[in-house]
Order: sequence, then C-alpha cells, then structure tokens
Amino acid sequence: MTITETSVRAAYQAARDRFAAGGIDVDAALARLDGVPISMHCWQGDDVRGFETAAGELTGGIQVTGNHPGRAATPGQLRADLDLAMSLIPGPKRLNLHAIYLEADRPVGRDEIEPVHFRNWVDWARARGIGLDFNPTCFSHPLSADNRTLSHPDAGIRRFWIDHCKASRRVSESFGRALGTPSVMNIWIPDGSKDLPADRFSPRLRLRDALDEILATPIDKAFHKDAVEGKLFGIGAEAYTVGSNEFYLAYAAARGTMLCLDAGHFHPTEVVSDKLSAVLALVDEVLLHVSRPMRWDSDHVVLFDDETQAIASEIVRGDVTDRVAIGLDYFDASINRIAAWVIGTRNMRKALLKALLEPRAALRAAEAAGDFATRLALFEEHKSGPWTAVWDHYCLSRGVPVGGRWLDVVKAYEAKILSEREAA
Ligand SMILES: C[C@H](O)[C@H](O)[C@@H](O)C(=O)CO
Ligand SMILES: [Mn+2]
Repeated sequence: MTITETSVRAAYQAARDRFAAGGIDVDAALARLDGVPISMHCWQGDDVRGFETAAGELTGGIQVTGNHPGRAATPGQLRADLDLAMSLIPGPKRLNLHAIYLEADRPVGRDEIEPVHFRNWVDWARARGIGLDFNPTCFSHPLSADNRTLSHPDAGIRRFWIDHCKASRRVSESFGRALGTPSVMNIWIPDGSKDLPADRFSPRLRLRDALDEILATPIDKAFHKDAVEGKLFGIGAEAYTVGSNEFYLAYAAARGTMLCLDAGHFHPTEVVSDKLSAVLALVDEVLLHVSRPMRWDSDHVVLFDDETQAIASEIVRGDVTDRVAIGLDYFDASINRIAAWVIGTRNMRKALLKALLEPRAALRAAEAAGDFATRLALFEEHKSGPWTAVWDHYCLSRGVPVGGRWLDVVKAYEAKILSEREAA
C-alpha cells in the first residue's frame, strides 16, 4: 500500500484524539519539538578531511572507515550535500563546523584562522536561517603528530594550539554575531599516551592552564559558548587520556563552561542518558555529541535505539531543552554519506518527538505513589502507541518525505551527482 497524504492525515487525527484522551496535547508537543535544534556535524560529509590546502591524513586516535564513492571534496559540494540532507529532515537544524573547513586561497596556519575564512559558511547559514557551531581542530596536523597539543611539554607547541583555540573563539563569536544565535565552540584534544605514563599529573595541569589562558578573554554568551569534551581513550592513547571526563567535568564546574558528553566516550556499560541529570545539577549547560559506539568509540550512525531514546527522554523529562545543545558526532564512509546524515538526524528528532508524547503526568503520579507496576506499564505501552502517526504527519507538514521516501531522493542524487565525482 502506498502512503497517501489522506492516509497520513487520517492516522494523525486518530492518534491526536488518542493522545488527547490520555491527557497529551499533541500540538503543544510539536511546538516544543520545533524549539529544539539539532546541530548536524559537517564532517560526516567528507570523512573529517576539511579544506586546508595542505590536508594530511586523519590523526588523533579517531578513524573513518569505508570508501563509498561520492565524498564531498570541495566546500561547494559539501554545502550542496548538506542542503539535500537538510531538505529531508524535519525540524530546526544547525551546522557544526570544524576549523579545517575554512576557505582560503593560500595556506592558513591554524593559529591564524579568521572569521573571513568562514564567510561563505556564514552566508550559506544566513540564507537558510540556521545557526553555526564551531570546533578548533587539534588533530590531523604535524604539531599534533605525537598525540599531544594543549598539554604538550614543549611550550612552543602548546602556544601554537593555545593560539589556534583563541583564534577559534573569535571565529565562533563572529558566527554568533552574524547569525543572531550563539555558536557553541567545543574543544576536544587527542592528548594521551599509548602506554602507562610515569606522570599523569603534569599534562593535566598544563591542560588546565592552557584552557584558562584560552578562556581568559570573556565573550558574551549571546554570541559564543565554550564547551569541553572528555574521552575515555583513543587509538594510540589507550593507557591515558589527559582530557578525561573527570578532568573536564571538574573544569566545567569550576570555570563555568559547558560540558560536552559524547555517547561514545565512556566505558561500554556507562550511558550518557544517566549523566545528564547528574551533570546538570551542578553545570549550567551541556553539549551532546550523539553517536553510536560499537565495541569502541566507532562513531557509527545514530540509530533509533534505546540509548538515543533515553537521551531524548531525559532531556524532555528534565525540562532541560534550553540547557542541552544537541549535536551529532559520527562518521561512516561505508555507506552513502548523505543517507548517514539523514538517518541519524531523523532518528534523533524522532526520539525527541516520542519523548514529548510520553504520558509524563501519569508517569510522575505513579512514581510518586510508589505504583511502579503502573509506571512500567505506561512506559511499555507508550512504545507501541500511535506516536509514529504523529511523526509521519510531522514530516508531511514540515515538507519532508514521509517514511522511507527520502531514500529515493538520495539515490537519485547519488546516481546523478555523487557518481560523477572523482574517486577520492
Ligand atoms: C571530529 C570531532 O570533533 C571528534 O569526533 C570529537 O568530537 C570526538 O568525539 C573525538 O573522539
Ligand atoms: Mn565527539
């Protein structure tokens, strides 16, 4: 049976009535959903390569695997691919850029980047009414070759990365000023050690001092926000990561920055969903890198799975949509890269919608009364409730394809555009 607009509308009306009977206002849920942007990561489109003229290999303990044809090789191609992906995803979006996505007609040192190098991105974002976020790129560079940047014992190398992060803050601030929405700038560094270090203290103290210097110049939070991202380990940094989660949690609490929680950066039995309420009790704002680790920090495409749902549910249940910036962080080069963006971003939004349709008042009442059977029953019944009809109608009403129809668009683009691109 084909999906018709009439059938989508009819199913939606029935679902709306059923949710209303359970005390859920679907219109209010959709209005809230439309207030939550998802920041899409530009680096899914080109395997984290960027556009520095002296582009080298991807380093820093992260890896992209796969060689599906059609990787974006120019800024224009990346923007065209993003345009297509964004046209297939309902709801507000932002774009998250790394410093290596600059555009310049001569090689520019990372410590010399300026807002002008990102002018095309700002124009692109302005024309689409979306915000930009930013990241200094402290990897894939000769001066990060030994997996040490802001914690490097060599003061000259440390200086280079400090200056890169300072320059990145100025770029980030310029995004916020130009687009009228604060740019969240996330600092992630690969610093660590393959084998057991004799001194775990000194690198962390150097990192603390480097960050303090980077953040010394205050910037209005209306334009720019600082975030720091911890990690358990990376390839080649198995024994010790300078910027661990504990380090950055303490740093964010002490210095008032955002804390970035990446779903792939913890021990396999730890979940980011449980950390949100813990961190937000003492830290004002969190940045999420929604990702999917498989056995390690493998950065697989985000699924509509239990943890993605749990993250969305925690944000909604805690009423913290204004304190959690949702970003995505994965890179899969083994499949069509645009499809990877669309699947992951639609899944995140789907999870948010499902969370917003949860019978929250009834759940809280059951919990308060100690009626945990009712709580469990409500949770489980919601899973098979008619929220998918609301999702379909949401897609229809926001002008994006319903169901899997978006894939036809991606396939047609692959046949016409991606297949014509030169092999990487
Ligand atoms: C490219 C990203 O900045 C990077 O993936 C970082 O956020 C990370 O998660 C490293 O493992
Ligand atoms: Mn990340």
